[in-house]
Amino acid sequence: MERTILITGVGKRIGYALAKYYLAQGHHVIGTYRTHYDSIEQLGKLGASLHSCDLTDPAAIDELIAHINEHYDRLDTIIHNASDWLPDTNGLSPSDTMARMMQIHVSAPYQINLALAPLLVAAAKTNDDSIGASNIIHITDYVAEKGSKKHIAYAASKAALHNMTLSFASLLAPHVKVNSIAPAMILFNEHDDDAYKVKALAKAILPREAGNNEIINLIDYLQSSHYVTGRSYAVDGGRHLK
Ligand SMILES: NC(=O)C1=CN([C@@H]2O[C@H](COP(=O)(O)OP(=O)(O)OC[C@H]3O[C@@H](n4cnc5c(N)ncnc54)[C@H](OP(=O)(O)O)[C@@H]3O)[C@@H](O)[C@H]2O)C=CC1
Ligand SMILES: Nc1nc2c(c(=O)[nH]1)N=C([C@H](O)[C@@H](O)CO)CN2
Repeated sequence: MERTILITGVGKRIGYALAKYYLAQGHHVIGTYRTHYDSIEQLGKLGASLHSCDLTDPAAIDELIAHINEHYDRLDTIIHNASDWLPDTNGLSPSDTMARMMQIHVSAPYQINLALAPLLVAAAKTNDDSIGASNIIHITDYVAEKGSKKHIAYAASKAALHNMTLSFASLLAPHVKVNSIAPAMILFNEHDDDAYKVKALAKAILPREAGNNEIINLIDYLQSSHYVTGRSYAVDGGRHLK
C-alpha cells in the first residue's frame, strides 16, 4: 500500500536516507528542507514533493501546512526529523538559544501535528485493518532522558518533544499512533576528529556508529505495529548501562 509520508529535514544525513528509502519503497514523500543541496534535486528526480521551510519561521510553517491541506486528502506518516544540534556556547544569548531549540524541536512539530492531524485521521479511517492507524514519529535523542552538559537547551527541547509524544498519543488514539525514537551515536559529523570519535564510541556498551538503517528499520516497525503508541524507542548501544 502506498503511504504518503511527510519528513522534515530531508536535505542530508538521516532525513535524506529516510526520504530515499521510502521513495524506493514506492511511497509518496513530502520533504521539507532549509538548505537547497544537490540532494534536494536528487529527491525531486525520484518523485518527492519538496518544500523549502525554515522551522524557525511560523509563517513558513503555515505556508507548508496550507499547501499540504490544499493538495492532499490524507497523510499516513509524519516524521519530525529536522533538528539543530546547537551547543550552549554558540554566540547567541541563552534566551535566544533556548527559544531557537524550542521553536525547531517543539513549536514547529506542535504546529504541524495540530494542523495536519485531520489528514492523518482521514487516512486511518480509509485503511483496512491490515494497515491500521496513521503515524507521527518524533525523533528525539538519548540526552532527552540523560541531559547534556554542553547542549542543555537542545536536550531540554528534545525532552519536551518526547512529552508531546505522550500528549498527542492520548489525543489522537485510536486513529494515529505517536512514538519517539531516541537515538545516540547514529552518524558522526564531517568535522568530528578521531579523538572525538573514540570518546563518543566509548560511551556505549555496543561501541559503534550505528548508521541510518537503525532508524529506517525502527520506523518501518513502528508503522507496521497495531499496538504501540506513546512510547520512546532508544537506539543508543546500551549507553544507559555504561
Ligand atoms: N546523527 C546522530 O548521531 C543523531 C541524530 N539525532 C537526531 O536524529 C535526527 C537526524 O539527525 P541528523 O541527520 O544527524 O541531523 P542533521 O543535524 O545532520 O540534519 C538535520 C536536518 O534538519 C535541518 N534543519 C536544521 N535546522 C533547521 C531549521 N531551522 N529549519 C528547517 N530545517 C532545519 C537541516 O537542514 P540544513 O542542512 O539546512 O541545516 C538538516 O536537513 C535529528 O532530529 C537529530 O537530533 C539524535 C541523536 C544522534
Ligand atoms: N540535529 C542533530 N542532532 C544530533 C546530532 C547531529 O549531528 N545533528 N548528533 C548527535 C551526536 O551523534 C551524539 O548523539 C553523539 O555524540 C546528537 N544529536
